[in-house]
Amino acid sequence: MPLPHVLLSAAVSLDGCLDDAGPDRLLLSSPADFDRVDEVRASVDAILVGAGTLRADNPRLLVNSPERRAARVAGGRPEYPLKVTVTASGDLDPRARFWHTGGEKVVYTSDKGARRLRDAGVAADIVPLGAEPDWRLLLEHLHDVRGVRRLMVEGGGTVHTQLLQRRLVDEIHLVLAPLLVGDPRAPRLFGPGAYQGGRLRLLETRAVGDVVLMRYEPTAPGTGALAVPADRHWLRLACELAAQCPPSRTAFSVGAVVVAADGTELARAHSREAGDPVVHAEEAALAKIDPADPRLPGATVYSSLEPCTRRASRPRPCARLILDAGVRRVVTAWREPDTFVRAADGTGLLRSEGADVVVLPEFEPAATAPNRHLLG
Ligand SMILES: NC(=O)C1=CN([C@@H]2O[C@H](COP(=O)(O)OP(=O)(O)OC[C@H]3O[C@@H](n4cnc5c(N)ncnc54)[C@H](OP(=O)(O)O)[C@@H]3O)[C@@H](O)[C@H]2O)C=CC1
Ligand SMILES: Nc1c(N[C@@H]2O[C@H](COP(=O)(O)O)[C@@H](O)[C@H]2O)[nH]c(=O)[nH]c1=O
Repeated sequence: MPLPHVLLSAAVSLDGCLDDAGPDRLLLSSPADFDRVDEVRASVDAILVGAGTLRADNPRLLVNSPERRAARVAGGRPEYPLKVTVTASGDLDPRARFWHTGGEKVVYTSDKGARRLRDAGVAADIVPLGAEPDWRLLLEHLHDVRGVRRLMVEGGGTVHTQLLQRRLVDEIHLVLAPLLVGDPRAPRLFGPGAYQGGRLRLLETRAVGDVVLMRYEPTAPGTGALAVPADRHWLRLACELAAQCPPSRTAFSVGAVVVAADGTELARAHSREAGDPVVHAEEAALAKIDPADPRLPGATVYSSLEPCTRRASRPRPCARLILDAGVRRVVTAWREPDTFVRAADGTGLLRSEGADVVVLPEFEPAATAPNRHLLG
């Protein structure tokens, strides 16, 4: 199920606080950074905040620049992004500025919360999602029903923590502000719980006035049959590697990456690399890893083409090499066509021996591009 691109945006103090414990909202961003936030808001389809932020800050969540609003309209988009909030309790003030400024609003809630919001006369599309709203369902609804492709999440800490722990985040925009709060009651950005194990990927650092913007993306593969944003990053890389293969009229160009459960890249390779005219991408990548590496059973293999099941040039096909290496998760873009082998079914073989195979067809164009001359 496709989900929107989820961008978490937050500003924190040097001691990691989102706010102080006082009644007024703490301004952590510099004026230049608030303008940068406005630019990001103007670029998205929807902005989401949790009910805690609505109660604490009474925000408007507008695109403030008239030029940016005009550019949205000129581009055929609504003047303002859709405003989204989430509440289990339904305990939201119908007079809050959120409901009475900007464009359309939607509130995701529980069945009980929906009754309460309707009784209060809240001016928004009220969408009940069962007893305890589930984030994946909510994102699917935004994508499928509201057409949201890019979602900016502007807090607070509870919402940011849940989305990151559930592996639903594509990108984090974190601003570090040069001030210290020092109050143990002040809210923190990320709470305790289970996050991905390893390091996130740093995409950018930028000084904006006196604050520093850091952009990160998660790196850890998903588990089982569900794809997470990091899976798409690694499969995109496998497709880029496929484009680096020496051309051939008798074999596919394929790229592969092996990634540990904590997001550490273990190996990458492409077909026919290092002067071997027949080596396959998955085979070459696995050959770079110590077979006793304890990270292999938890690893994911990303391959632009599904792993092969029959080979003339080697005793073991790639699907078998993957299973023998102990890997139990494969993400691929493209099922093997009948070009060289009829009814190859690497996915079937892998699944029959207990591996999860995730096919992400949105990457098929990138995976097939270096092979177009073979496809007739
Ligand atoms: N510096 C910054 O960049 C930012 C700072 N902030 C600060 O953060 C603080 C607010 O953070 P916080 O209190 O954590 O609040 P949040 O904005 O994260 O909202 C939490 C609330 O959202 C609702 N909610 C969360 N998850 C779900 C779910 N799965 N299903 C249904 N409802 C859900 C619940 O509402 P309910 O209780 O109604 O059921 C919950 O209490 C404020 O002090 C604010 O100023 C906020 C944004 C940005
Ligand atoms: N304090 C703080 C942020 N707070 C966020 O901005 C929201 C209010 O926006 P507005 O309605 O436009 O005033 C607020 O509810 C919260 O989501 N954001 C930041 O980038 N930097 C900051 O320092």
